[in-house]
Amino acid sequence: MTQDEQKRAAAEAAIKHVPIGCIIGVGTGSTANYFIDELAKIKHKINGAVASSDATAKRLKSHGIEVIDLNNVDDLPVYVDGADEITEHLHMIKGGGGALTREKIVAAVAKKFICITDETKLVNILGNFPLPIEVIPMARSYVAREITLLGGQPALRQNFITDNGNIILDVHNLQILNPVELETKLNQITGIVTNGLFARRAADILLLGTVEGVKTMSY
Ligand SMILES: O=C(CO)[C@H](O)[C@H](O)COP(=O)(O)O
Repeated sequence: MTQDEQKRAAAEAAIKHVPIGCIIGVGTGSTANYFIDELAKIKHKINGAVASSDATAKRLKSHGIEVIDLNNVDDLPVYVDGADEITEHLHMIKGGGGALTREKIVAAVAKKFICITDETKLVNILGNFPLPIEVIPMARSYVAREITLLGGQPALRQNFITDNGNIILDVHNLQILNPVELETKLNQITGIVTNGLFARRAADILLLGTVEGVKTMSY
């Protein structure tokens, strides 16, 4: 299977994890878009979706799926989303599409995070993919200096403003041996809104599209 076929297969496999009658959390990116396309086929069996970005909300609406405000939801059984990198411990780097803040919020609320990816995203150590960090614009230079002290090389994502009106620094040259520790350190830096390490709240299940088919991993 091609990378795209692997993404689609993983998205199709995720449908089995959607409880009947639930409100479902939906991520952002090309793999999440395949999931939305599959979700549309069973939209009569769900009671709407919480979107992790404006782009996802638009795609859900285009399929006639009701988009629900997270503030009106006190039970979110499942969140389905992709990743830029994921390890066997289901720790992730996310934010390649710039939606990391709302993704992390919806993931925090959801009881179960189901990650859907192709096999190129499975890595031994996180960090080959530059770590996205959402930053309040006035804090850009200060945060960049602090990240440099941690050994990273931050680069401003050009011509990109998040749904929340902030900027993104993509941090290169990090070898992330302890994702939970680094995520906690980054959370302490004033001016950082969200970092793209999803380790304190990792995925619960990985549906991995591979050339042999979809593998299910949990940790
Ligand atoms: O975190 C994300 C967006 O902020 C995406 O889930 C991540 O970038 C993976 O995207 P794709 O499914 O297109 O590979």
